Amino acid sequence: MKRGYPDSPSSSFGPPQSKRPHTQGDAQFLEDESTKIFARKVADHYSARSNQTLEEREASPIIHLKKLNNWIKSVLIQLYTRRGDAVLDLACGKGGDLIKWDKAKIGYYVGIDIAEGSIKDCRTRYNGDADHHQRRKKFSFPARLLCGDCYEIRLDKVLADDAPFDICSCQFALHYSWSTEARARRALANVSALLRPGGIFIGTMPDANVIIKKLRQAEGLAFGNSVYWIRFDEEFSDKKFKSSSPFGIKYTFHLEDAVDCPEWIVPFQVFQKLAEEYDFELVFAKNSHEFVHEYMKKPEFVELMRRLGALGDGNQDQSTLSADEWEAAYLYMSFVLRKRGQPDKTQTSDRKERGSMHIEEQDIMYIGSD
Ligand SMILES: C[S@@+](CC[C@H](N)C(=O)[O-])C[C@H]1O[C@@H](n2cnc3c(N)ncnc32)[C@H](O)[C@@H]1O
Repeated sequence: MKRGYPDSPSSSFGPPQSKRPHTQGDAQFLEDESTKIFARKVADHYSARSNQTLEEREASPIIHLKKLNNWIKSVLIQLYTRRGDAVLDLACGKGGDLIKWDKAKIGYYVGIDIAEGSIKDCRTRYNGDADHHQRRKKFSFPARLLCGDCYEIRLDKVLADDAPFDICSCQFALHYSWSTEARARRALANVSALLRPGGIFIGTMPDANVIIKKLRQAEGLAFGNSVYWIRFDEEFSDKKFKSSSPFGIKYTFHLEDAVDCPEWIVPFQVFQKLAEEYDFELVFAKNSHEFVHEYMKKPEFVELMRRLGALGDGNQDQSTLSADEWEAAYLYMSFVLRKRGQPDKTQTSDRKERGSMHIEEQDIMYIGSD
C-alpha cells in the first residue's frame, strides 16, 4: 500500500491513529488553547460577514460559483430528503439552505452554528424578513436554532429531545473539525448519535486530493487564481504529509467575497475509515466537477440549474461561470454517508419537537463545552 499523502482516490493515508500518545501537561494545554483560538478566528470571520442585499449578491465576483454550490446542495437535498424528515443542519450559517429544505417539505429543522452573527441572520431569515426587498412566505416547518461549537460540544445531550434526526447536513464546514483528531471524532460522534438507524449524512467540503495535487504543482506554498488563493504554513514546506498525522494540516483559504480563514485538510480515506468507526457507510463521494457532469444528465436537475442561473439561463442570460470560478469549484467534493441499521417502522418517533414557527432572539440557545 502506498504510504504518505494520496494523490489519487485509490491511495491511502493510513488508519486513524486513535491511540496516538497525547502530549502531556503544558504542550497539551498549548495545543488546546491554539485549537480554541483558531475556532474563534473562524467564528469571528463568519460572524463579521454581513447579509448581502440581492444587488450586492448579484454583483459578487463569484456569483456563478455561489449559484453552482447552491445547485449542488439542492441536488443533495432533493436526492436524500423525504417529506416530513427531521433535519439537523450542522454549521448552518445564515440559513442559506432554509428554502431548499422548505422545497423538500421537511417536518422539523434544527440549525447550529458557532458564529453568533450568522445564527442571528438565520433567525431573521427563518422569521421571514431577511431579504430587504422580498418578504417571503413563512416556512412550513418548525425550527430551533443553537449557537455553539459543533466539534467540541456533545450534542447528543443538548438535542436529546429533538433526536432522532432523519438527515444531517454539513455544508462547506466539516473541514473546520479537522484541526485535531478529538474534534474530527466529536463531529462524527455527534452526527452518529443524533441520526436514526438508516439516517443520511450529506456534506460538501474541500477535496484534499485536489488541494494537495495543486500544492505539489505550485512553485512555493501558495497557489490560486483571480477568485481564490490557498497558502500552506512553512511547516509543510517539504509538501510531504505523514500518514501518521492526518489531522491539523492547516492552510489559509481566501475566496473572493466569501472566505478568509484557516482551514484544515480532510484526507478523504481517513475520513471514511473514521466514519466507519461511528457506524457510517459510504454511499458516494464525488468531486464537484464529477458531480456536475453526473447530475446534469438528469432533466430535473438541468432545469434546476437553469432556474438558479449558475450557467446562465441558456436563453437571454448567457452569463456563466468563469474559468477561474470553475477551477475553484474543483476544490470541493460532496459526500453521502448512511448510518448503519434499519429504521424501526413499527415504532413511531418519540421526538418531542421543541421548535417553533417564529423564533425570538431569546429562543436561540447558546451552548458551551461543559
Ligand atoms: C462556508 S460557511 C457554510 C454555511 C452553510 N452551511 C452554507 O452552506 O451556507 C461555514 C460555516 O461553518 C461554521 N462553523 C465553522 N466552525 C464551526 C464549528 N466549530 N461549529 C459550528 N459551526 C462552525 C461557520 O460559522 C460558517 O457559518
